[in-house]
Amino acid sequence: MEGGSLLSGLNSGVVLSLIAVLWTVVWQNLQHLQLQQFFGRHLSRHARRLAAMVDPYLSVTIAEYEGGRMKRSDAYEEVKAYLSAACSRGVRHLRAEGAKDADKLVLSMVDGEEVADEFEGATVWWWAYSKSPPRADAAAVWWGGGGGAQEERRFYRLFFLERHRELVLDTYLPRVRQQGRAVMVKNRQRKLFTNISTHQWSDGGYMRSAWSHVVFEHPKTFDTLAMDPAKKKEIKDDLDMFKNGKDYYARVGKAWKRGYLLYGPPGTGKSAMIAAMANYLDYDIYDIELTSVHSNTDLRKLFIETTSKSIIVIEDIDCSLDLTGARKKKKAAAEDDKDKKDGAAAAAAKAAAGGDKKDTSSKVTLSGLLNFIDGLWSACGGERIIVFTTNHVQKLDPALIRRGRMDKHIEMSYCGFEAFKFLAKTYLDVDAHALFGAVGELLREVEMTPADVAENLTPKSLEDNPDTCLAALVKALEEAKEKKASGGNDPDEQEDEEEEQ
Ligand SMILES: Nc1ncnc2c1ncn2[C@@H]1O[C@H](COP(=O)(O)OP(=O)(O)OP(=O)(O)O)[C@@H](O)[C@H]1O
Ligand SMILES: [Mg+2]
Repeated sequence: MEGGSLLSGLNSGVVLSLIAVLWTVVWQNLQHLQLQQFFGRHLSRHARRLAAMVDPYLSVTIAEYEGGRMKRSDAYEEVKAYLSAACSRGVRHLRAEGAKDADKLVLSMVDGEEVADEFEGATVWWWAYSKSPPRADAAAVWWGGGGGAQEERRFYRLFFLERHRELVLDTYLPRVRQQGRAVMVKNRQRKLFTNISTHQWSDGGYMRSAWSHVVFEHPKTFDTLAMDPAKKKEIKDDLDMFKNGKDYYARVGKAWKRGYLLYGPPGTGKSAMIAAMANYLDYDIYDIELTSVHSNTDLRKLFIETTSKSIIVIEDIDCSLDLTGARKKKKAAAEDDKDKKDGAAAAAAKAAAGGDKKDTSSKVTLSGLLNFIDGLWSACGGERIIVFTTNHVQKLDPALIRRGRMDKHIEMSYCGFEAFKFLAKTYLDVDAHALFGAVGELLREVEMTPADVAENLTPKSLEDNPDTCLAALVKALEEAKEKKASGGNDPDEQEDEEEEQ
């Protein structure tokens, strides 16, 4: 048989296989010779594609979003974090984000880049890419609607040789996730989120997010929060139990979440307590401004986009939600097209809850809020604390604050002597002083918030010292006492009276 006919008789697949095998050998040697840096990047991709035609390579794809587009995939984030170290060496086009350490950056690949990784003698390749969703799909992608932006779908694809199948699937990938999580913890900047929807630049494309955030840097800790030491310890113990309670919650079949109700007059440290809790637990904060949530459906969507290890806060719950089901009139003004759609959902939810108020706008109802707290959705992800604050606990519907929903009720009260001593130590660094006795007496007679006490103890000029600050506090307390004796109205009570009229 002649050479030509011999060649033509060969199966083209065999030829390709030979090329692929040859290339693999050459490629792995090139790597050792460090020549990859010069021309390996592009050649490797083409070679792998060529080789893929006869399938000596396998691939695993990890998508950024799981479950439709509702939840960001943990695996994707972990791979991204894991690759950040490898990226800085082998990738040409990188993206950088701020890290916990102010001088450092966290690097990741932009779409289209790829990087090689070595594991127990095997070489694998990671490729970052994105795809636009099909048109019809795109329309449905972002609940929240509007914007019309077609968000791209992002992926990492891992290529490896078939003979490394077990090694990669059973050992390498779990290790990637584990190390990725460790990198994430190391680089994690805590965030304070608020429900203003934004388009954010993420991984080479604009993504719509229901939340915007800033880095959370509040300095308040339990060490600087004045309150009864026994009460403080009880709260810290409760938080510890929660944080370490994964197995317990699984065993008793409860969603891993806990509700806190903080109540008390203005300036008694409710917001400060939330910051201290977040710092203590090392959690993010999601601060929901309920008056700008259009409907129950939107509330649920906000919840789904929260991550675990977070505190979800609704401040002044009594002002945000009329517990009969209708929102405060002043908040019911602006509506848009989307609201109409969501309003229908809210109306349905209200009807289901037996609401009989006129449907004035899209709204969050009490039943919507209850579902948000303890519905099925609240179980997704776990490890979340929900905190409500209020100045008027008596106005809240018992259904909202019953145990199981708001598991722990914490009263934040006026400054007592113990709290005062704590503040004096924190602000003035004094443990004892001749004026302590007078302050103690006065605090028994007049109610002053820790915020006011703290303000009086704050030095206002360079001449101020513990003597002047404590004297200022005594003066302020005496004035308050005189005012009380002359029948001065408590602004809080006055407000209540006005509302009742
Ligand atoms: N118990 C406290 N210990 C230390 N600082 C306090 C305490 N209570 C209040 N403060 C200080 O007073 C200021 C106001 O407190 P904060 O905003 O937490 O009050 P609040 O109870 O949330 O009030 P509001 O009901 O008006 O929201 C903060 O700067 C806070 O640091
Ligand atoms: Mg507050």
